[in-house]
This record gives sequence, C-alpha cells and structure tokens, in this order.
Amino acid sequence: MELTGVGRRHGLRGPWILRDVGLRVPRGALLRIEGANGSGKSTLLRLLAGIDAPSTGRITGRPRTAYVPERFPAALPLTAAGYLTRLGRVHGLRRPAAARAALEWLERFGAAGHAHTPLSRLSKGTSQKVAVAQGLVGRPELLVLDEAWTGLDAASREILDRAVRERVADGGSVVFVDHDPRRLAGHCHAVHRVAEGRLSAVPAVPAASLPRVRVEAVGTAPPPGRLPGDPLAEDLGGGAVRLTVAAADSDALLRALLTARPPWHIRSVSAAADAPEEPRP
Ligand SMILES: Nc1ncnc2c1ncn2[C@@H]1O[C@H](COP(=O)(O)OP(=O)(O)OP(=O)(O)O)[C@@H](O)[C@H]1O
Repeated sequence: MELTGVGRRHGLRGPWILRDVGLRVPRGALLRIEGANGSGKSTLLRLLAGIDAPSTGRITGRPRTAYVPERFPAALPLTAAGYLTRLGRVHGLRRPAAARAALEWLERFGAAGHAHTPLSRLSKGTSQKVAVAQGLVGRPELLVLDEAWTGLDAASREILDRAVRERVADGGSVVFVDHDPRRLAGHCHAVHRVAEGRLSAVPAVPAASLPRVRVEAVGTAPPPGRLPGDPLAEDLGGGAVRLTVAAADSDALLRALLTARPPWHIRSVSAAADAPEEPRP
C-alpha cells in the first residue's frame, strides 16, 4: 500500500492535521509511528485503516485491513464469541472456521470463559482483549494498532507482541502506535515520526548494532531466491549453511526455509554475539 501526497483536515476550513504524507507499507513490514500527543498519529492510522479518507492525495494498493482503535466501541448487542465470529466472516472465513478462530483467540488471551458474555458486560481488560482479537481473527494483510497494548495485562501484552510478529513472519504488514518506546524494538523495519503535520522517517539504528540471529540449516537445494533480511551466508560444507540476519527478520527467514520445496532442516538458531563479518549493503 502506498500513500502519496496525503493530507487530512476536518471540514473544509479546518487546520491541516497532516500534509503531504508519503508512506509505503510493504508486505511483511512492521512499522512504528511515533509523535507527541495530538501530533496526528491516530489521524494517520485511521487513514491507513481506511476508516477516514484523505482530504487530498491518494492511497493505492489497499490490502485486506483490520484496525484496533484507541477506544473500542463495545455497544453492539453480541457476545464476545459472536462478535469475533462475525469479524472472521467479514474477512472471508466460513462460519465454522470463523467460530473456531474466535474461540482460539479468546483462549490465547485467557478470555475463553467470557466467550458467551455480551460485549456490554465485559470488564475493561477483557473488552480490550476482544478488541485486539477482532484485529487478529481474520489474519488481515494489514493490521493497524492504535495503542492496542494499553489496558491489557502484562501476559496479554506479550501475547499481542508475539501475534504481531507471527503476522509479519506470515507476510502481513503491521503499523502501530504505542507509548512504550521499547515495544517491539529490534523487530521494527522502520520508524516514522509525525511532527507539525509532516511524516518523516526516523533514522534507522545502524544495522550492525541491531541484535542479529544466526541460523544453521541443511538442505538439498540452494536456499530459495532472495531470502528475507538478505542474510550473510557462509557455506559450512555438506549442504549446510550459516545465515546471519537481523533479529527483526529471523522469523521470516525461518519461515522461508521451512516452507521451501524441499524444506530446509534447521540445525540451530542462536543469537549472534559479534558484528556481522561484512557490511550490509
Ligand atoms: N474529529 C475531529 N475534529 C476536529 N479535530 C480533530 C478531530 N479528531 C482529531 N482532531 C485533532 O487533530 C489533531 C491530531 O489528533 P490525533 O488524535 O490524530 O493525535 P494523536 O497524535 O493520535 O494524539 P494522542 O497521542 O493524544 O492520541 C489534534 O489536534 C486533535 O484535536
């Protein structure tokens, strides 16, 4: 998906909240949006989610999108499971698959006991779990999370971190705002900052100082095409290679190896303590 020259203001004469925003959201990218209170982060996320339209400029290549808003409107006359099943249906799942996915997500967040509770009677914390689950249940191609971790307990915050990384490893894109600067640090492919109505890329941390992962794998064919994260490859002989990649790309790399035909056998995965032997391009 790509935003080109996007601006947004409320009404015909309102002040511009965002101007001339250009942003590409590639497949399999995890993007963080940061900025001061009231700078326009939620405004940008609503445009990305397709909830609001740009006042000017254009958005092209919209994938199937799910959105977890800052505030969850829990006023629908549905149970938690009923609501999630509906959302799964919206994303193209057949009814039994949607019902199964709904229960799986409630279980994952430890809220299966509330499957049959009406949304209006859920506690704040459980409501937030349902709000997050509705974003995940349909395995969207683009997931937009506006402070989705706020209101979750520590265990659920970790479950959401893992779910985001799984979505990205699976080829989905995730764009998020969160007040915790450590949220998914080391996993983001890019960080953008909203300030004075403009969006700009935050200079990346030098690749060499990012945590890196070393994967040793054995296979019968050369590793498939261009591997995620463009790893540094060393031939270990006997069909084995050692691949060193940024930690942010390691899930996607493992997935590519495991789903190759024939699949690669993963011998070991470890943290690479030293800097890479070669500078990355
Ligand atoms: N419906 C609206 N009508 C008029 N102005 C609005 C509307 N929604 C948001 N704004 C204004 O747009 C600006 C940006 O708001 P936005 O919610 O996008 O900021 P934010 O960076 O997400 O803030 P926060 O970190 O506090 O959530 C603010 O000045 C806000 O008052």
